[in-house]
Amino acid sequence: FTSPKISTSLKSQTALNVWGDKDYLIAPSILSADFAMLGTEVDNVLEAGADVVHFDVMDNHYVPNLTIGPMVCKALRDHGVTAPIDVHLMVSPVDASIADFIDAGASFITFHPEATNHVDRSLQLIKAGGCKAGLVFNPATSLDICEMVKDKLDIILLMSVNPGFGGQAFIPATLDKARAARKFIDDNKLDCRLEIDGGVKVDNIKEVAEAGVDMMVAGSAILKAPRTVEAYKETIDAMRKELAAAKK
Ligand SMILES: O=C(CO)[C@H](O)[C@H](O)COP(=O)(O)O
Repeated sequence: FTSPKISTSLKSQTALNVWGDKDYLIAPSILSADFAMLGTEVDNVLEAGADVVHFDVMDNHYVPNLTIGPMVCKALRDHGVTAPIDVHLMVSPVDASIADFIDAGASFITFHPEATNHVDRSLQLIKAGGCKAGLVFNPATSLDICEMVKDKLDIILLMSVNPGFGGQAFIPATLDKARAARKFIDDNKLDCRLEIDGGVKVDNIKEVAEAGVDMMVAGSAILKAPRTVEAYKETIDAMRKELAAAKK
């Protein structure tokens, strides 16, 4: 095994200051963007108040869909995007993609533990590149592995749908899993964000927050017609209002 080379050219240049500043981070998934005008879509949703750009990478192997890779991440940086880019790898194997996305300007990189032979090594690669590192858990995947790598976890991402497509219905059992993950993070006093992805909308985001989640991915709920800053802002503001009302 040869460790993938990590370039330092773009290492950790991106703004990570949102990490500890905000109670909740809203991360629109660009899976629901109009890819024919991706730069504008990302500019608009950030102008509308989004904190993080959620970037779904699918390989048509680990998941049954094929999306975007490091060239598109780099293109967003070259376009002028300075917000954190949260790369969710739905690929197998993962290590080569980790190196590519570090070079492409990723800020956070998460992957599925089933998709790599060496979870600890993959987490180390991400952190060595100056990015926040996390594991992603499918609806049927246990959180047990977190105990073994808790010193390297900046993010636990819970899938509240089976990965592969936007626009699916939220799986309610994820709320119990979120409560368990929140307890694990708090009991171990980890500086770790709890992220959720799939089926998050204005009408369920408060319940998700009350289960302990503090980073919300939402694709189809935000990035939809008429695709204007005003429309995106209306949804994000409505989400923030719900979050403000969530009981801690
Ligand atoms: O990772 C994903 C699918 O694998 C997407 O980020 C997720 O499904 C978001 O889309 P939506 O909010 O429309 O459910």
